[in-house]
Amino acid sequence: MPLGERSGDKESRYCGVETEFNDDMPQLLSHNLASAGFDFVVATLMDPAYRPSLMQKDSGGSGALPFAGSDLVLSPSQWSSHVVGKISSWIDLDSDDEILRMDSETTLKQEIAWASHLSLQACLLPTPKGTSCANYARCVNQILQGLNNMQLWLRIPLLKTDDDSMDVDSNNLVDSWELWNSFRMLCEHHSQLSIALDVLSSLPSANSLGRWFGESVRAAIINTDSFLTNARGYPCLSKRHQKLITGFFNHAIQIVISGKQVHSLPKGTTDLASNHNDSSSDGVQRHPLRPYLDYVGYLYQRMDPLPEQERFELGYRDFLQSPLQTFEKDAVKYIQYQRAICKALQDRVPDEKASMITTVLMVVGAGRGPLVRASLQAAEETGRKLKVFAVEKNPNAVVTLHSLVKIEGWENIVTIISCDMRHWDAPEKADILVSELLGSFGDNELSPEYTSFIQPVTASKLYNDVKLHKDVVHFETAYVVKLHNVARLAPTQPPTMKSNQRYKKLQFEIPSDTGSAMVHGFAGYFDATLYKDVHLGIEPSTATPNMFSWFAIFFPLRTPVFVCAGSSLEVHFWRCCGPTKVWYEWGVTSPCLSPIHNSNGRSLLGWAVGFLDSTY
Ligand SMILES: C[S@@+](CC[C@H](N)C(=O)[O-])C[C@H]1O[C@@H](n2cnc3c(N)ncnc32)[C@H](O)[C@@H]1O
Repeated sequence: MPLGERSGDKESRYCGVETEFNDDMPQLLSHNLASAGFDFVVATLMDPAYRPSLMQKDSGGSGALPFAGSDLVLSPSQWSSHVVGKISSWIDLDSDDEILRMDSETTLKQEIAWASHLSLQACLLPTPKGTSCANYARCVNQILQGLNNMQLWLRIPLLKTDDDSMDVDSNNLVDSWELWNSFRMLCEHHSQLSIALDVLSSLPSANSLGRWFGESVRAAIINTDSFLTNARGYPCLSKRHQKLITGFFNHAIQIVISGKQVHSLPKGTTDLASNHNDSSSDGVQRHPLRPYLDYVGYLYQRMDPLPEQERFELGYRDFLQSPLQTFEKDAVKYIQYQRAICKALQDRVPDEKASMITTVLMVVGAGRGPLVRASLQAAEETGRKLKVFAVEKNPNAVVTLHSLVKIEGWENIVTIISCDMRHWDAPEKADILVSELLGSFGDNELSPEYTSFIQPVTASKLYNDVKLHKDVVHFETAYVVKLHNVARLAPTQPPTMKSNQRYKKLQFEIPSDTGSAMVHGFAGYFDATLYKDVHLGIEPSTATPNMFSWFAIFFPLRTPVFVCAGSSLEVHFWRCCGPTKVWYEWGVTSPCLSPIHNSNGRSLLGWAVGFLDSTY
């Protein structure tokens, strides 16, 4: 039973339970799913006592491996929807003991092959032991090459001590993200290798936790030891843990409860979030972990429903799109324009002369007319007289403009000019110029009034989606993305300059309490001053609320760059111009050198900035 659907949210949340070895799979499922309410079990697939090296000695048996039950005991859909395979936790592929190492490799491969045969959706790989994981990663990487679409969740404790002086060789992990990072780099960022985070009773700093939201975390395992006890004797979590779990829900990360019941609940009382009693009506003993599941369900249910705009944008999250769309339904955008035009009209014409002076206003790039409408509404609101030129180069939009002017009866005020503004010989000068030629990074059409911003991000999903294309062109293309599964690693910085040709070198400091991080690319935003204090923008710290016309832009890196805690990242952005096109080039120069991306605009896929004579 899923924890529940959030109103309007398409994704439902699932909660699993990590179980002990049990060779009666049907009983395991009925105990944990049907009677306790978990959605899936994380179950050991093979008898933990099994060691291949011992088997060979007493061979002569049936040859069948000691798997937990035959594949026939559950239906294929039960296996695939309700069981995550837990790979034997004793395996240690980097042990000095050769027999253990060999046994580990054989067992890992046998268990994964069995899990694939069962069509499981995921297997949980044990945490690498010690600090070296090269042989484990080599073996997993081999497996990944031939895997069906099963995910491998590498179990990583959520651990980062702030004491940098700690001795790394003493087997005390300083930052478990580094362990994950080594493993996934050895496996070449394989998209089927993801993370199951072991949430412990103490949590690292908020900045450091933030990093994980840019990685491919599929599950969070919470041990019952990490729960506190509330005044009524029920399990609950600290405020910081609650916030973290809410963050996991928001990123579709599944929760797994693990461990033993450590809270002895008061007898005869009802549960915190549900009304069932300690034992069900037929006298069957209730599941010892049920109060923990109820608490997680309660955290989920009490989340605020997503705002309407977020719901609308759900389907766009973390999908690479090509730019160029105009959302005429974005009321906020046009309200900002109208406010700016009102202010400009009032500044130009004092109240006492309002009926005598006519202001000439030009909408350059009028599209289907919403800015013409906003201009006329501003004139009405302020009581100013207006003469409007609506300039538009797209002949199809011009047809709409003509109908609009006729329907609205604007013939005496609005003149439609069907041409490219760059070639238009205007009959008079404009007092107010209105344009909306903005893209996510500010300058689809080289509009002058914006500021662009960039910041380095961890974005493993986006990186893997770009990589799928297996070519350089896609790594040298900028994408419009509703960023969600990303970690923003440093505050944004503006690369502003005056001419069409631009160049800026930027230095980003990665805060030391964040820990080291992987940079998969750069998020780009814009902010535009429409008039005086009226602005429009998507830069996260100043973004215009409730505006949905623009998502961020994402500039990928061909090879992700590792940046150490407390060190800096140096990046260069160029906007280059040729006779017929304008494009971006970008490259990292510290802590390592990346190639310069998109040299000569060779990878211009429709836009990046674009062709000077583009029409849409
Ligand atoms: C982002 S759309 C905005 C449309 C409209 N103002 C709105 O808010 O819905 C930009 C418009 O500018 C037009 N445009 C772009 N470059 C132009 C140019 N050089 N001359 C005239 N129109 C241009 C495009 O055809 C498009 O209709």
